[in-house]
Amino acid sequence: MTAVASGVFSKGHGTGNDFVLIADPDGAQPLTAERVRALADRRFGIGGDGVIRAVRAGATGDAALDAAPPGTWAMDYWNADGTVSEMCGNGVRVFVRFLLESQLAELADGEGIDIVTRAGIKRVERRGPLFAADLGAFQLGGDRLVAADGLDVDRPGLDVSTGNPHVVVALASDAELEALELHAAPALDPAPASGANVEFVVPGTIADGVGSIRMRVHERGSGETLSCGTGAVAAAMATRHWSGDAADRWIVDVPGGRLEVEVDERGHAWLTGPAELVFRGEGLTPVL
Ligand SMILES: N[C@@H](CCC[C@H](N)C(=O)O)C(=O)O
Repeated sequence: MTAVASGVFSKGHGTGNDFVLIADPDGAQPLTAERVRALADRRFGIGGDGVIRAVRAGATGDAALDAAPPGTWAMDYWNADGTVSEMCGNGVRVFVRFLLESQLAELADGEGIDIVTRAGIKRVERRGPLFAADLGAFQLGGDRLVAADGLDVDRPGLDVSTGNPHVVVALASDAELEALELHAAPALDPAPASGANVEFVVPGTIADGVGSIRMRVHERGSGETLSCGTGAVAAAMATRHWSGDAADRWIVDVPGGRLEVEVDERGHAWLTGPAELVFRGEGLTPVL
């Protein structure tokens, strides 16, 4: 290392889906793929499934984010491999917690804030210790075949868009879910042009209008993660579809904890869950 630059960052997670967060209100520190990979590296960097920059719309350098009303906070989300994504459901809750703890925004219990993402503006509300994000309308698509290590035969997967692309595969049992090896990305046939996040789901029970599922996920650009918020919505909405729309509220258990998905009267999917900041630090290497 030559010149030592310093920069502050926070580390946070939502049900174990972890992120490096950087405040850059005026857009003075744009992210690059190389910088993101260095920050997200779990051995040579801070480590995370993704890197998130908090920047004001108008200063982001990204037309999709700068289209929001000036002053709106923009979530500039990058996967650990240095690719950008349209949206991150766990990330947007952690992002709001980060704004609050950094005194960049204020939110009383029950109040909400609009955050611009590459998938449009998302409303995030503070609900006691949890945060709820309106991820908007979701779209169910067609089928494609999914092959993964640990699966005996290829399975059909359903395309679901929650702003970013997902393919959801139903499994028969917890044993099948546990037997999966998700070190390598599942193979999709046909392969989607921009890749996809792949969720494997075991449907549970439906009682009193509430359904439950268990899920594991392989995220585009990050590998297997302990949770994926948009993936939880995709998995819940695929299972809801398979059940004949039997429930509008879904409990989603992921390896990193529990999320809740609810469809409102407008057909918007709300994602509710924790958003934790675990430390704040000062970087001593040029990447920060
Ligand atoms: N973990 C996120 C999704 C992050 C982006 C995803 N890997 C993609 O490329 O679309 C979530 O909580 O939604």
